[in-house]
Order: sequence, then C-alpha cells, then structure tokens
Amino acid sequence: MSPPLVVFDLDGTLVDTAPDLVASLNHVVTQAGIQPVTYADLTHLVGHGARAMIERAFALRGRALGEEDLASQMKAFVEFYHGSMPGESLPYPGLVEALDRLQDAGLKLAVCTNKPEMLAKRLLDGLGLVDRFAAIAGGDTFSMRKPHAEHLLSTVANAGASAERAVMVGDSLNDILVARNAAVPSIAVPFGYSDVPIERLSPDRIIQHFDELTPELVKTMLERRK
Ligand SMILES: O=C(O)COP(=O)(O)O
Ligand SMILES: [Mg+2]
Repeated sequence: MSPPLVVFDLDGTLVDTAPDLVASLNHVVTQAGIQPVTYADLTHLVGHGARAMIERAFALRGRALGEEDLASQMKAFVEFYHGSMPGESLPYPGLVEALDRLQDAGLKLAVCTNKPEMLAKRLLDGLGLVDRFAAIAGGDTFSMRKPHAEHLLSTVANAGASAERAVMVGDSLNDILVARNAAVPSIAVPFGYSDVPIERLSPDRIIQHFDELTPELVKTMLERRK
C-alpha cells in the first residue's frame, strides 16, 4: 500500500505570503496610478492565480485591463515578486514541526497551489522547504487548475501516491472544492485568506493550528472514507 500523502495549498496555508503579495501588487498598481490595495483586499484577490489577482486588483479600482496590459502588468508583478523572495513571507506557526511529524511517520507531502509553479518553487526554496515535497504543482503546471479535480489528481500522481490515500489541506474555497471534486478528504485552516468563514465551506475537518495536524489525524480521515 502506498504511504499516505498530505497535499497542501500554499498561499494562506503553508506560508503567510500576505506582506509580499501586497507589496508586489502595489508595486504594479501604484505605477499605473491606482490606489494601493490593502491586506483586507487579499481575501478577494488571492487563490485564483497571479493573473486573476492582478486583474482583480485593477478591477477593484474600476480599471479593466485588456489582454496586452494584463500581460505586461503580470510580467512586472512576477519580476518584482520573484526578485524579492522570500521577502517577509513566513511559514505559519507550527508548520515545520508538523511536516517533521508527518515525514517521521512515513507520510509523503505535496503542494497543489494556483500560484505559478516557478514562483511556488522559488518561494519554498527560499524558505528551505522545497525538498520536503514529493511534488509541487502550480496553477500553470497542468491544463486544469483548482477547483478542477485534475489539478489535485495529477499532483497526487506526480508525488507517486494514490488519491485513495491522500488528504488536502487548504485555506479557501478552491481547496475544499478541489478536494470534493477529486473525492479526497479536506482539512481547512482558519488563518488564511478565505473571503468567507471556512465553516461555511463544509470541509471534512477544521484545525485551528498546525499542532493539530498529526499522522493520527490523517490516518483517521483516510480510515473513515472507506
Ligand atoms: O492565487 C494564487 O496565486 C495562489 O493561491 P493558493 O496558493 O492559495 O492556491
Ligand atoms: Mg490559499
């Protein structure tokens, strides 16, 4: 039997990327003469990939971007964000200890994020976490992304695991939906960037802190789905 696999979302789940996302977004929007975005705006902006984030940030201030403008703003954003990584972004409290615990018990780990793969890998590398994961799939790794089941199922396959032995941990709607679409149990964390209280998304389990993420919890959730 293949070892259990714990698949994590990135922004708002593994890492608090808010300070650098806000700074990088504001680097592009202020250059375009638009009012800066705030931390409070992030719950509406993050979770659907970098392109959608930029489009939404401009739309917040009533500015629609054509394809060409969007592409050049995206390029400026990626350059700035990539160049400043890992910046002030930090893993959430207890995360590293939780990863240790899971790995020590023989569980495998993976990342399924809508962030572009190159940015996800660079960020995790900057934080010394990249080698922890058997697979890291971004929003542009496959032709489908969260909430499409294929994003999670292909991440699981790339990690050499089986969907029957996987759980998904995330902070917002697309994470809970992708898990449901792929028939994988979901664990939600309340400290990320969801625009609605996560209870409303009906995850299979909510943990308040990574201290609660144990091999036993994962195994219990996998048992229950049989
Ligand atoms: O919107 C993004 O860029 C990524 O968000 P995610 O890591 O929460 O999927
Ligand atoms: Mg997230």
